Amino acid sequence: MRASLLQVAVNEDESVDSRRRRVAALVRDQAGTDLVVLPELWTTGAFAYEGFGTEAEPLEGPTYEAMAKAASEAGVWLHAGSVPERDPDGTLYNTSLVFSPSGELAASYRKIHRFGFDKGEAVLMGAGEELVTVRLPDTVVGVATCYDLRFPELFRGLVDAGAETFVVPAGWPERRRAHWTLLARARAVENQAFVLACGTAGTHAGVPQAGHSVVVDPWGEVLAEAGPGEEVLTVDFDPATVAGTRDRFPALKDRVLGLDRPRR
Ligand SMILES: NC(=O)CCC(=O)C(=O)O
Repeated sequence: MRASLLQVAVNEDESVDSRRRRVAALVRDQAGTDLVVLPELWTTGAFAYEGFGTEAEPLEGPTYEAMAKAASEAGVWLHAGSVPERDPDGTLYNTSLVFSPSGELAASYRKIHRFGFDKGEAVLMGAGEELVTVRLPDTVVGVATCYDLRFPELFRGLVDAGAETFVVPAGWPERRRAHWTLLARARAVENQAFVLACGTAGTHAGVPQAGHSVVVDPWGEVLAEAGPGEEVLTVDFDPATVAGTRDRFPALKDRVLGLDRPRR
């Protein structure tokens, strides 16, 4: 299976419309790839909080339209990263969109763990409540977004739902880059799954982005890693490795369930 992670540069000197057109063209260029992945909130920037409200879209808004078309023109599965979604009730969500090669929406995922503690996304957006997996022809994808990477129980939930490959769009800052790579490898090793983690490049809202998108195999080995700038990171991987690893080293079978809750 071939995946291409589009590590888009999100800078303020480019308008959202122009970036959307540029990214659609980049997606179209990936014809022949099985799965294309975009980062978190690449229209606005994950730290450009003012843009969340001004650029928020209904689910089937301009980014949805452009990405559905690009997926079908390229004939690829497309995890289109996330957009600031405005629900009809007015609540904003950080929502990921996954399209099939015919441009149909295969899944959407509202980010569960919002980043910012007492500001930013954590106060401006609502929290998703549902785990989401998507069945591709060769693997079952579990979706998570950026800060979710710090919460292993979410990934265990995705494994229980059948996930073999995690796709994690992000807008991770350079100042915590060491955590990004470490957490991507940890989620791969502990769940014996592939991790495709796609971040942004550039600087927005004064926050330099880490780049360094990474693909990790179920043994924790880094198969490919991007540099700091805009880049298309293409990797070939064999999803059957997941079953092989889980059979040969069956640590997941030794789980003791319920330890995440106090026992009496
Ligand atoms: N957009 C995010 O979720 C940022 C997460 C982050 O910076 C971190 O976990 O560190």
